[in-house]
Amino acid sequence: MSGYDDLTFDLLDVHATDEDSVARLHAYADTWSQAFHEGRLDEEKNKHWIEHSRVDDVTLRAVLPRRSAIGGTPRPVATFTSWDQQLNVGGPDLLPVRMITDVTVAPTHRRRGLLTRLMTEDLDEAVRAGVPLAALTVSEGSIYGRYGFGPATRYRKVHVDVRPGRFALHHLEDDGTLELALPAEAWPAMAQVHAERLATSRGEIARPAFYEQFLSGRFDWESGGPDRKLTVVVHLDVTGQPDGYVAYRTAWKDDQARLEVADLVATTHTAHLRLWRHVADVDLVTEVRARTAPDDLLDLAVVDPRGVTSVEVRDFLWLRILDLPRALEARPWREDASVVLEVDDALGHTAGRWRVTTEKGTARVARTDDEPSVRLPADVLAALYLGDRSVLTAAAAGRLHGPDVTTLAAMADHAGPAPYCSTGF
Ligand SMILES: CC(=O)SCCNC(=O)CCNC(=O)[C@H](O)C(C)(C)COP(=O)(O)OP(=O)(O)OC[C@H]1O[C@@H](n2cnc3c(N)ncnc32)[C@H](O)[C@@H]1OP(=O)(O)O
Repeated sequence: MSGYDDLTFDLLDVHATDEDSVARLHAYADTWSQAFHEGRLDEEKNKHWIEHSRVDDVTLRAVLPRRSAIGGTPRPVATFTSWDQQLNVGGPDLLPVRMITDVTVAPTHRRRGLLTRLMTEDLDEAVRAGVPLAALTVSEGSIYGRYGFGPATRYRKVHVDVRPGRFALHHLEDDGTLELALPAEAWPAMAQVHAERLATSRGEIARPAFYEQFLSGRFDWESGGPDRKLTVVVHLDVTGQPDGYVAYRTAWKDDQARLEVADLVATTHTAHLRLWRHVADVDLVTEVRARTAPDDLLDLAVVDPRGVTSVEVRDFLWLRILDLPRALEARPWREDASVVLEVDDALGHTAGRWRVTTEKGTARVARTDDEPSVRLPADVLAALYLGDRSVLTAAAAGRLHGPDVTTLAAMADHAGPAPYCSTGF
């Protein structure tokens, strides 16, 4: 057998409601869920997966065997889900981004190039649709660099000691108030706060529809039913407008109550710290666990920095640049200068030479035949894009070369706030 004669490459219609199509959607979901070692989905999970996938209007790329000796509903041997959303790249305008998830190939069909084919097709389609960036989060760090993706934001996991007398902030003056609310009733306020944060914070990405299911407490993927443990506290500014919230769960562990932050989003520093103080003050809780930005202001706000233990720092949002001029012109820049980048891009989208000229914080980018002054691969370009990593560090690591490395660093490094993405998908 050669090539893919035994397979068909299909697009499933997520909006189809006839019995046969819904059975195919269930089989698709089973394939990715089993690949992530979570078994087949039950009715409730299937229902909620289809519901949020329809809201996002996802594209479902399925690879199916042409023949089956066993019969029944055709079961995909590979899945690849994508849809388009918006990303804050640090400039005044959000950019469209192709979101990619549930990338799986069955163990019976691995290493035959199915991932490469599905990725190539989807990114080509994103380019045709005028989408300048693609994003994903990874199960393994070794898979996506070859397709031009680089880790562009990181998160940190912290364990915070909040035993009596252990947690204190240096300074917090707040005229706002906190309101405890039912998750379902707080959901509109949470969505509003996140939308404001998306508009102002580099690295934030618009939220997929499943966030409504999860933050409203309507459906908890872990327990497979309504979430009765989720607590939501909204911070209101002096005018009564929501400007932050925290969603959390508490549980007993070895005779001590632990609080796990599911989501903490704020649009002001005051709201951010007030919400932190709230979770630290919850009675009987001795430890708070949360994901934060690597440089969360909490570190400098607490009286005892050793009370905040970082237990993990990890890559989070991986990006891939598809339209280089549009992407680079949308991000902030620091010093005025000009360089010629030569990008090595196996998929071709950003390959070649580009003159990048910066002036007063913005860039003009055009193709050129001039000699390159900085050479770099597409995955490094993506890793540098939001400013999480510096040009000089990439050069020191041997990932970028050329006589104008220092000039590019002066143009690109520290050109905006550190990026952070609070949204998983
Ligand atoms: C965005 C997300 O959804 S992240 C989740 C990714 N999915 C998973 O982790 C689920 C379990 N794994 C799988 O389903 C599959 O192994 C996949 C999707 C990772 C790979 O699918 P395959 O069809 O086997 O990949 P494909 O044959 O196209 O391989 C392409 C290249 O990637 C390499 N590759 C594939 N998987 C891996 C891996 N896990 N680690 C390192 N390299 C890998 C292959 O060796 C090949 O390299 P080459 O081009 O140098 O020859």
